[in-house]
Amino acid sequence: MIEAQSLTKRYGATVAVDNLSFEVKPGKVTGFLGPNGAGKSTTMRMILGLDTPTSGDVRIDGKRYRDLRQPLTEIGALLDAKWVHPNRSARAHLSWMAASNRLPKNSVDKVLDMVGLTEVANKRAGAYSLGMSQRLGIAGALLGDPRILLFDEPVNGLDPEGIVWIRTFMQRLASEGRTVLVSSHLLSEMALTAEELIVIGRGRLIAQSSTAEFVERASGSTIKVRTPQLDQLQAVLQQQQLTTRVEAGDQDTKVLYVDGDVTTDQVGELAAAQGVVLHELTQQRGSLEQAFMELTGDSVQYHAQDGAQPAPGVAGALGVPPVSGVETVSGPREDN
Ligand SMILES: Nc1ncnc2c1ncn2[C@@H]1O[C@H](COP(=O)(O)OP(=O)(O)OP(=O)(O)O)[C@@H](O)[C@H]1O
Repeated sequence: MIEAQSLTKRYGATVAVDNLSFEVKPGKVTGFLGPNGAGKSTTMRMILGLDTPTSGDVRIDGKRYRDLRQPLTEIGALLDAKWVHPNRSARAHLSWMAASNRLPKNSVDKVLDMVGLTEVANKRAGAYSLGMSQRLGIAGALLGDPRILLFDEPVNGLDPEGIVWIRTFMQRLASEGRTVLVSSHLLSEMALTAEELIVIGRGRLIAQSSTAEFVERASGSTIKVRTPQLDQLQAVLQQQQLTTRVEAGDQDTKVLYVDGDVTTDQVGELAAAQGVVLHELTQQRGSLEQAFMELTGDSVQYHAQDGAQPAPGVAGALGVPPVSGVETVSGPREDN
């Protein structure tokens, strides 16, 4: 279990994490979701004692990271898969980690096997593909057989096969009763991976709920109806206090949309009760990413390389005013 209490981190004038409280429970994958610059990596670094909170507190099974006697046996993390020395083999890298953390030698073979790197374990890590590097990073996180695992954007840049492998692997770790926190800026990816979500924007908590609930809320639902008796059906639905709108369809036809908390079953039954003929009755969901951007819209931060223009399709498309005081997140980080 990870518990954050009013966690805040400031870098000069930038508030990277703002009064953030959440719980990450064991036995499920929890997605840590937010647009770029939302404060996910900073929060993870504070959990791992790599950054000191300006105020607030974060505990791992009730303890601060610095008070853990053998940290790798309690919490493992993959923050950046490419930090391994390129001339070292996976086996050498993991053996060094095991020795310096007083972990048993056989833990190396065990984790290499778990992540499927046994056959290439003696090759230099610099020659690994991104997918293999991610596996090596995961092997390092698992070396002490910890109950708690953190993965920072583990699927970034991976091909579909690599994404599925990591997703399945994380779910397996959670099914073993471990606490798994994984960050991402893609709701569509988290919808497939995580059972629970902690959603942040500009360092602040936007939501903590089950993924199903969040997706339901985020994507909203609209029912599309095509009928030759449009006016009649619209009147019936409006009598039921349902919100309707009529839009032009193909070839001079009109389409009726019903918004809000209503199912196709209900609309179909209301139509049948009035003898209204239906040509189409379908539920339509908005794009998940679009809905997510709307929820986090005023908290979107973007990189400054493009001359501080909002990324296409993000802030701009949503009519979000440009954010002042844009910071880049590239380059070396300094803790203060
Ligand atoms: N060491 C640092 N010094 C100054 N500002 C920082 C530092 N680390 C992070 N920040 C700023 O804190 C904010 C949160 O950054 P963070 O990297 O935690 O976000 P993120 O959600 O992980 O985003 P990304 O996915 O783009 O890495 C950003 O405004 C970033 O520029």
